[in-house]
Amino acid sequence: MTATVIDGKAFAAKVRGQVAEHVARLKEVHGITPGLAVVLVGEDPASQVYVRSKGKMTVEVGMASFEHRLAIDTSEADLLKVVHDLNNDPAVHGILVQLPLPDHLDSDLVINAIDPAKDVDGFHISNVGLLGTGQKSMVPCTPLGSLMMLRDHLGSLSGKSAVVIGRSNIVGKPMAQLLLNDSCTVTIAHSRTADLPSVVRQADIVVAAVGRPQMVQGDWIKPGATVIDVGINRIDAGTKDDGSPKTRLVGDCDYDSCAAVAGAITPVPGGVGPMTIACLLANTVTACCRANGLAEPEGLTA
Ligand SMILES: NC(=O)C1=CN([C@@H]2O[C@H](COP(=O)(O)OP(=O)(O)OC[C@H]3O[C@@H](n4cnc5c(N)ncnc54)[C@H](OP(=O)(O)O)[C@@H]3O)[C@@H](O)[C@H]2O)C=CC1
Ligand SMILES: Nc1nc(=O)c2c([nH]1)NC[C@@H]1CN(c3ccc(C(=O)N[C@@H](CCC(=O)O)C(=O)O)cc3)C=[N+]21
Ligand SMILES: [Mg+2]
Repeated sequence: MTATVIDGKAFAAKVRGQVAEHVARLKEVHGITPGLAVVLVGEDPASQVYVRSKGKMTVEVGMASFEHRLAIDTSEADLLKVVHDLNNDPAVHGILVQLPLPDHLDSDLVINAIDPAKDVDGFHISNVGLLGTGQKSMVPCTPLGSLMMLRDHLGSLSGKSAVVIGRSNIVGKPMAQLLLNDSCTVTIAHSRTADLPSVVRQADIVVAAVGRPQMVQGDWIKPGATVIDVGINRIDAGTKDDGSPKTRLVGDCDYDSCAAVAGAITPVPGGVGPMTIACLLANTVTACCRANGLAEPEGLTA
């Protein structure tokens, strides 16, 4: 069997098209332009890539993009001041503080200082609690994008067995919560899980969010399973013609061996990554509609 490749890049373009339509209507009918602010502290290279393409796509869908690039030694008080100002800025409907933050900053404190209504990452404790109790919330972008692809490919997820590898607050835990809300039977695996391959082998749905390049092997995958590879890992790939080092992006799954067994799989790049950004834009429109008491876009929330 060769897996169907789930084209996250194309899916994300479609989602951004829907977002752009909503933005156009908000402007025309209501005179409102949704705005997204991204705060980046320091110069984490992975974050920079993400912030760049995010800013470009925010403008492409017709929204206002605000970027706050702060020095790596920014104090907690100064960062909190930036967050408070954005909370109080009526042109800003979504706020994202890029993670990881430098070690001297308490990321829980900073994230929980964001107005939950503007927390388009869905990381604020209020949004985590709302999601966990099945109430309307802002849903984390990477899990939301992954869920959209799963529903699109499989239809109903009800009764399926899902294994999420990774238990971070930003990917693994909210992903498991969303799958549970869709009535999957959910297992969360992590670094202490005993015999991970046989746990993964039970799953109709595998979501890999580990941060270990190409860790998940094809012989861990139940034939026909749907594999969502969240991992973004930059690895060495020899040298360029001029002798300088070359790198490439790989996921947490060993793509070739997994694709030989799975029913469907997301590639890296071109899978979950583009969907994450599309969902960030979708969440910003949703936040803007809620802030103005307007009907929310359909199909763009969980
Ligand atoms: N595509 C996208 O848009 C995004 C991609 N990512 C990528 O997703 C991946 C995960 O990110 P994130 O959740 O932030 O990572 P974290 O490092 O926060 O969490 C990784 C998780 O994987 C678990 N883990 C580590 N090693 C193993 C192992 N050998 N076996 C089983 N479990 C293991 C850890 O377990 P334990 O808790 O026990 O330590 C932890 O729960 C990364 O590659 C990241 O770059 C992240 C965000 C967005
Ligand atoms: N507060 C916060 N929210 C986040 O959502 C967040 C964050 N911090 N910190 C960093 C991680 C990482 N992340 C990515 C999103 C998109 C791609 C993406 O679009 N990747 C492209 C490839 C890009 C390339 O070529 O390098 C792809 O997979 O096709 C990657 C990584 C969001 N994150
Ligand atoms: Mg992390």
